[in-house]
Amino acid sequence: MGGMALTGALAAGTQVPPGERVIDVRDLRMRYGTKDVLHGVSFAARRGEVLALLGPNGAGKTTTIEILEGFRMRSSGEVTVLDTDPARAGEAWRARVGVVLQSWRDHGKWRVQELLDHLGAYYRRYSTDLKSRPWPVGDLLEVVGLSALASTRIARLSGGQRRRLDVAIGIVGRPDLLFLDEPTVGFDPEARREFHDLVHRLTDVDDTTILLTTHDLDEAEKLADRILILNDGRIIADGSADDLSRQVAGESEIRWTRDGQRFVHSAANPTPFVRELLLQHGDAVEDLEVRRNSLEDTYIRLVHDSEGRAR
Ligand SMILES: Nc1ncnc2c1ncn2[C@@H]1O[C@H](COP(=O)(O)OP(=O)(O)OP(=O)(O)O)[C@@H](O)[C@H]1O
Repeated sequence: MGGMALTGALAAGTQVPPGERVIDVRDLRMRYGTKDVLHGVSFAARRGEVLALLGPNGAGKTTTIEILEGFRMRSSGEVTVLDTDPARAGEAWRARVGVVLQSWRDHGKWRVQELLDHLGAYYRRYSTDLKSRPWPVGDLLEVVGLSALASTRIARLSGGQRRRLDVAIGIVGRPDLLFLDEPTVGFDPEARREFHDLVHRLTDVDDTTILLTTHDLDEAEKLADRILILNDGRIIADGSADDLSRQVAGESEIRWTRDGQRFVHSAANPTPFVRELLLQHGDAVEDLEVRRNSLEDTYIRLVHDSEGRAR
């Protein structure tokens, strides 16, 4: 491993100065019965940052998020979210934290705008001079792309439309921190792109800090300022997609065609290879493509390497 590996409590959130930490997790441990599922997780997030938490099934992502949301008691470790321990936080804290839960199926008879008006009213008392709460429902519908469905009954929404409503419910109180657990599952490509735009708008306009989990690495790469990879209850990588890609000794893939034939070659440093290729074959080289490690390649390598070390 190179010097980039930031694992364990020593490197906890080294990039984020203490005063700016919206999330600060140190040596978090969780045990269910006799089974340890988090083995000393440490990380931090700063205001306005989008963090993607990645990891294989069962890695401990949902457990981590539920602890940060205050829905689950940890076994040990220090957790501070918006300057408060979520295990002891009250209503005022909760009003500043947005959670996108999976579909509000129990409210099928409600109309979209009606439900948002109803839920939004709760947040009014938590308005501050800097932030009026809730979001005006008209603006909110606009932002999540549900304006045309404002008076539709929830039971009539498609799967993707419901997910957008879930997101609207999660942000109606204009949270300072938003948790998104696999937010775009079931979205069509257009809805997904609109959702990505929405996330960017939230961080631009409201400086909202966002922690999301996803299995969609393309989504993580598009949205996240920083990526955390959790494997078997441990953080095995923490950095931007570029940082992570540099962390694995990557090979680039060079593809081209010549005389109608496809060629593929891997090289750690593609420049001399491509220079030589063009010197030899000149204009006969067509459709030349050089592809660096994708986040998916990097992710698979990092998870695989960490499992190799654990064994
Ligand atoms: N209430 C519980 N009681 C006992 N074990 C649990 C409980 N909840 C989760 N686990 C176990 O803890 C481990 C981590 O689960 P968790 O749901 O946090 O993983 P995850 O990374 O969110 O997975 P996925 O990607 O599949 O959603 C798993 O081995 C799971 O079986």
